[in-house]
Amino acid sequence: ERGSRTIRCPSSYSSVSSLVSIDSFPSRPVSLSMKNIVPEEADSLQSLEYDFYRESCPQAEQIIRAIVQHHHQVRSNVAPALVRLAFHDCFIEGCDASVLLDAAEGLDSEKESPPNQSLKGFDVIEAIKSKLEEECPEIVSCADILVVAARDSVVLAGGPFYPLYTGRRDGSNSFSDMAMDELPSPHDDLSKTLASFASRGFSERETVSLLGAHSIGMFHCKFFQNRLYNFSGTNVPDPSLDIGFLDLLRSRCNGIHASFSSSLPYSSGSSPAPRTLQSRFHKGSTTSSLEEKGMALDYNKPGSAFGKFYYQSLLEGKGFLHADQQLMAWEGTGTWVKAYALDASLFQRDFALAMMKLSNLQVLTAPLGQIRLNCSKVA
Ligand code: HEM
Ligand SMILES: [Ca+2]
Repeated sequence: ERGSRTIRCPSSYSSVSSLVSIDSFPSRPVSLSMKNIVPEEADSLQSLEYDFYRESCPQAEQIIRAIVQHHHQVRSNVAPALVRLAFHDCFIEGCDASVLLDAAEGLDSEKESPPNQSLKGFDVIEAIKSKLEEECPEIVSCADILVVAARDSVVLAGGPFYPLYTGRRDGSNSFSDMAMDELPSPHDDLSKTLASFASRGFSERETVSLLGAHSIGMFHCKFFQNRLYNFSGTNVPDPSLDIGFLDLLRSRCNGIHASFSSSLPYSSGSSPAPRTLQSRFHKGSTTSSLEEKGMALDYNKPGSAFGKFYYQSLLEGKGFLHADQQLMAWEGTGTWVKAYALDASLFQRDFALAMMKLSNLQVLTAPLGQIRLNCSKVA
């Protein structure tokens, strides 16, 4: 019965290419976590389902959407924050809400790992969770909240709607070292980025489309500062940077025109990286003022479809991160950049499918996992 249905986006969504056929659903979550599972348990594992909470908490997805919408109206940076949060969760040991846990005895928090220190949006997830606990106690997982909130955020940012299975359960661990080692670095070359995504089952095409998420949000100077003057010890800027764009980034990041600083009306819940933790993630100089500075992305400019301007900018050498601009370094990925720059609906469709796949990575389903009462603490 799954094959023929088409999921229409809720009427409040206005995205143009907002139809994704349910034919596109993988028949099962892409890679169910089989860690530490004996074969009998594997047989009894439940699958994710479409509208998993239809009886236990039918209003769950509406509540998530309403709270995301509310926060988005107050602070437009909520949508990018939630999309990035879900990516950082799903990439490390799957979509199990591991990224949301606070440090506790015997538990090193992923939040404190350098690549995660600029994550935001935790407060929005907690607000959703506490409302859901009022409405249907101990039913809806933080892992589901995270991917659904990210999906709704994509729509609010002008991206495509995509249907999601639910029924994920929360993990009871957080993987700080793994987050440090395995989250892609903004300084990585293309081969490294592709290998990192390929190890989670993503093709080159899917990887190029997922990076289209960088159409929205805020990038701090510290993540691209090393491209501006002395790239990889060469004493010259990153040669792949457009010269005018280089000037802009330099003036924004070092000049006296600091009006762009990231004084966002946001509580990030995390402090800047201690210098001792500078790593492959934080290259170059990171004075405290530089920690603060950054550029809000305006790739999503009015009149330009979600994603299109990001890819057009890469064609012009105007990617913020080395990892972004590297998509142009190889013919294979460059071909997809060109295709998405020309055809916004092709991108939106590919992005929707890749986000569905990302949201299904290594999920925990009953009888594994738990439902937390508070997303930052193990139940
Ligand atoms: C090679 C892969 C990737 C790298 C190296 C990377 C790195 C980064 C970095 C360094 C930032 C800036 C954070 C800051 O300044 O605070 C950022 C922002 C962001 N990333 Fe990625 N990212 C990658 C892939 C992705 C993917 C696959 C997604 C989602 C599907 C994503 C979504 C976002 C979003 C939405 C933002 C803006 C966040 C905000 O404004 O709060 N990124 N990314
Ligand atoms: Ca995780």
